[in-house]
Amino acid sequence: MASTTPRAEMSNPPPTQVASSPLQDALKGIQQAVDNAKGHAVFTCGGKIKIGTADDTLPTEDTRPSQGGVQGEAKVEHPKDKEKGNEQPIKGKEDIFTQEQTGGPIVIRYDVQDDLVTGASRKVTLPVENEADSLAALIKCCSPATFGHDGKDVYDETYRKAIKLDNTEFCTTFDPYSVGIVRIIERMLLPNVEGQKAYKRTVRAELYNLNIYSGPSGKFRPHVDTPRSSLQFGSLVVCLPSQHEGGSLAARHDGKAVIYNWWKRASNHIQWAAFYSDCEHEVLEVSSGHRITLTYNLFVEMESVIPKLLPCKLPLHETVEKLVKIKNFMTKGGTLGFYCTHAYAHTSNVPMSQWSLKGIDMAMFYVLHSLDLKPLLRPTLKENFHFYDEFEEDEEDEYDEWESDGENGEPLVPAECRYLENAIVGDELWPLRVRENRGIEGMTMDDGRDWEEHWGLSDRLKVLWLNKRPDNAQVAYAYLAYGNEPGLGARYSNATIIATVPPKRRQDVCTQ
Ligand SMILES: O=C(O)CCC(=O)C(=O)O
Ligand SMILES: [Fe+2]
Repeated sequence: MASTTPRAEMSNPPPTQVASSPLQDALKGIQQAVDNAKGHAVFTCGGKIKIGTADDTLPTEDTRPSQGGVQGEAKVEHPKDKEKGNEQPIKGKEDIFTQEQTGGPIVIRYDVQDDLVTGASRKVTLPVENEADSLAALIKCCSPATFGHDGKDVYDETYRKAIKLDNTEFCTTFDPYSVGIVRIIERMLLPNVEGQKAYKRTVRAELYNLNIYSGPSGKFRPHVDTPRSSLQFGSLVVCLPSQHEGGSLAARHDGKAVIYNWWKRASNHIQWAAFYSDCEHEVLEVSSGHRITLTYNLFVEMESVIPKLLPCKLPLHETVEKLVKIKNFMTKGGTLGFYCTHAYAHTSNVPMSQWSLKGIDMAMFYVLHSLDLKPLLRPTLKENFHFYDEFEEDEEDEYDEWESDGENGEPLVPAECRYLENAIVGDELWPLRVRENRGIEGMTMDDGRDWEEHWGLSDRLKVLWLNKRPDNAQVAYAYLAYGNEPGLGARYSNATIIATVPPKRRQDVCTQ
């Protein structure tokens, strides 16, 4: 007779009821998190730079820069597509970075091999004007591209069909640093960690080769690059502007692939991709044209982090704060001015920026900023003539307080203060202005309003200058002047920092 014994049931509990230990749970959680993270992990990033003027690439719906978005020409392939032998990439999710900007043509100078004269070089500018001639000459100077196999350099066209120049045989005006590529790689592939105080990881890109994959049948089958040192973490491939078809670059990692279809924009774009060293990659067959790439080895470097400058800790901060905190100082508000002590090309076509300020000028800018006095960079004309008497008479009252409201009745700003002026401060930084028919030599200011209009000035300011005008003014306004003889007249301006003291005094808070 069959009987069931509760004891027997107890000795064989169903597997689902096995109690897992906290250690096992924790490890399982970690494994799950790693698996999830893999799905999102970035292993490659890329971008493109249009050859042309900035106006050519005003942002449009499809060309705006985006972080973490796949934009058309680079697509993510999912593992199942590869398993099915389906090489057609499908539009995937956000794991690459695209960059959109403009740049000029690229010049390459290379050694001429078959010349009797040693040291001769030729140059080619990409995109090429006359493809047949200029590329033929370059191609003639390249040698077959080998690859490393079993510790040897081998040439095998079934595996790699390309020609190349070593980095000792050419130089180029293309610089991955100045166009921001290295910075993007740093952020995408070597991000720094919050709390990493003393050092940060930076990227060094070392030019390796110039490669030409030509149609038909130029290719490089799947391979992994050989790291040149333990600090190499990846490779950068830059596709120079040259018309071709096919030759997509596929970068693969952990069952995922990103395909860069550069040929679509090859005629007028520089396009690039970077990937980690352990990523398998492949150049698919080029069907026509010449696919010209520069390859770079990417190394990690540790850079010591220099502590940030704190404006409120600068001795200058204390002195300026002391001024603005004086009782009755500019209670109705006012303007402070500082003449930049270094020379700047502040009247050139490219406006100077606060980021280019040097030494004490930079310190003063940030001290004024930290005191919430809204510093701005402005040109201030150097006065040749005493022209503002009328102005002073009219508006003197407004400034009485500066001169008479000090402690114990003595002037707050002493009468002998030489730096109080009716300053001709430009509304913004602008390039040198030239006027063709201008007034009488020696009398340029009597109809001052007129030329002020031409220089672009809207108003004169009562400025309390914090320092003396240095001798570093630059030509700001040029005009034909008529005196005894016609001549060229010029007015000079200084780069100045103009700050606004608000009407009500505020708590001087140091926020840093
Ligand atoms: O030119 C390319 O797109 C890649 C070349 C490459 O993989 C290499 O030179 O190792
Ligand atoms: Fe490679």
